Amino acid sequence: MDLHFSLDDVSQYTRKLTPAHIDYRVWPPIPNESASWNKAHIEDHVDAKKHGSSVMSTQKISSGKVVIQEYPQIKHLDHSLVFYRCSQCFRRNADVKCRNKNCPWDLHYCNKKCEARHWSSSHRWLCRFPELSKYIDMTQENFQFHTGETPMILKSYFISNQAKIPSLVSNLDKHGLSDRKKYREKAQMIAAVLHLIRDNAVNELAEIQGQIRCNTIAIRETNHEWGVTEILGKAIYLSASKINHSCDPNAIAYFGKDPGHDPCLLRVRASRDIPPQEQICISYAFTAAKHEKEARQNSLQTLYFFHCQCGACRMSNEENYAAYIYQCPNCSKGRLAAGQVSCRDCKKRPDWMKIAMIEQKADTHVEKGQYVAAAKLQEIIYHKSALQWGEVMDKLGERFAEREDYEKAAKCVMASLKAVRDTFGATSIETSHELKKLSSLLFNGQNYDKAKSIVIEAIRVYKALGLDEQNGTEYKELEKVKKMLKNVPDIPFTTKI
Ligand SMILES: C[S@@+](CC[C@H](N)C(=O)[O-])C[C@H]1O[C@@H](n2cnc3c(N)ncnc32)[C@H](O)[C@@H]1O
Repeated sequence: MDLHFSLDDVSQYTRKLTPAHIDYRVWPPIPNESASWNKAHIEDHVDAKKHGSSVMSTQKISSGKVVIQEYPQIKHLDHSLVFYRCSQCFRRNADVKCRNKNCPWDLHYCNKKCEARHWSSSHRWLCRFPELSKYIDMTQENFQFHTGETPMILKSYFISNQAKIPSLVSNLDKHGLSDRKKYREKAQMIAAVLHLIRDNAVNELAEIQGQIRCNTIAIRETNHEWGVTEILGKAIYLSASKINHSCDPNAIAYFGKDPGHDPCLLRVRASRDIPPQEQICISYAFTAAKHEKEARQNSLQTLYFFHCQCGACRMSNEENYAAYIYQCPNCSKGRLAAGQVSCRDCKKRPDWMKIAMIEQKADTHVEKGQYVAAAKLQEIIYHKSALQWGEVMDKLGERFAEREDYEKAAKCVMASLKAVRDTFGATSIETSHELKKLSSLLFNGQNYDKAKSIVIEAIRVYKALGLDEQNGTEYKELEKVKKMLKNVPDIPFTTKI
């Protein structure tokens, strides 16, 4: 739907507004106690290479340790959830309504305390503008997701004392012309409805939309029983927003699931050991090992308006170990990156035409779900650490598991575990998934000895990454398997994996 708006549309509302409707002081100053850093701090740079501000470690941070936990300064529950979730804390079972019986926003809360907090922090003011709520659904889905709905813009505008949000980048000059036009149209609409007569109001409201787009984090919740992740809403975390992106990150951001958890509490954990004075980075979208440099850079440019200059992107393919996915067809020892002129081990030239043909055939088999045929071809060209090989092995493992052939399934998942571990590291989310899968296959296949060591390793990785809190249900399953394995008598085991 088009966002087109004309001032005539809102004149009926502006007529009835007077300054008495508008009390800008309703918003409290931005709280700065909502974030707590651990062994890390924000550094402001003018140095372009460091991409503006960044977050640096002050001491060694061990893998799995929390670097920051932060509550959002600005948040907004997704419009589709207003009947089921509390608009203040985003928890379920919200049956208390807004004190204003005619509230145009149809908001619900889990209790009166949440209602009161939401009311005093922003809603008592927004509640007076039914005309703004009607613009929520007028945005295009995509556009709406990135910019946030009108309340998100308004909360940002007023919380920051009617200018841009302090110290957050907007990269506005890099947003496309049509996007900038939409920001202005929306800014004009808001300024007209609210009767904002300050000269700069439209510019500021447009800039804020750029800031929201570059800094908003989607608050997610995973239902482990159903295996689905739901986006609850959007939020801005003023401190965590200072963490830059890397395609080869050393930290991960997540929303905790500890008992009585606050769904909006963001945590960032080290995903590997970080030495002092190293920049802490998360991945906004892509992981180097999984996507080609060009694809990553294009997406980051389109979604977040910057040209990625992280370590992985600055490396050429020749330097990027993860790009060495092929196995030399001449000596079967050397690892090759696509198009590499000669093998470093045997010095011979690989036949890239032939490799490309085999790869294309293998891809066709993968598309058709013919994984055995794909694996036979991939085995000729790929190194056993290549993710492409690992993914096909994983699919084959699934097929064997469906047929309850756990021995073969485990063998395949062992192969995919190797590829994933070599690519993403021994302590990574990806490796944790493979370990979890493998432990149940080994258990089901009664390979108890091997299952024991894999379960212990899985528990280590889960704990190191904080997945014991985040994926509580999965973690409990691992603990349960470990307990059961303790009680298994030493059964002589014959199958070798
Ligand atoms: C969420 S902010 C991160 C903090 C930001 N550096 C600052 O000064 O506030 C995201 C912005 O930082 C910059 N940035 C983050 N990671 C980057 C990277 N890998 N390469 C280049 N610029 C990056 C981009 O301008 C991006 O839009």
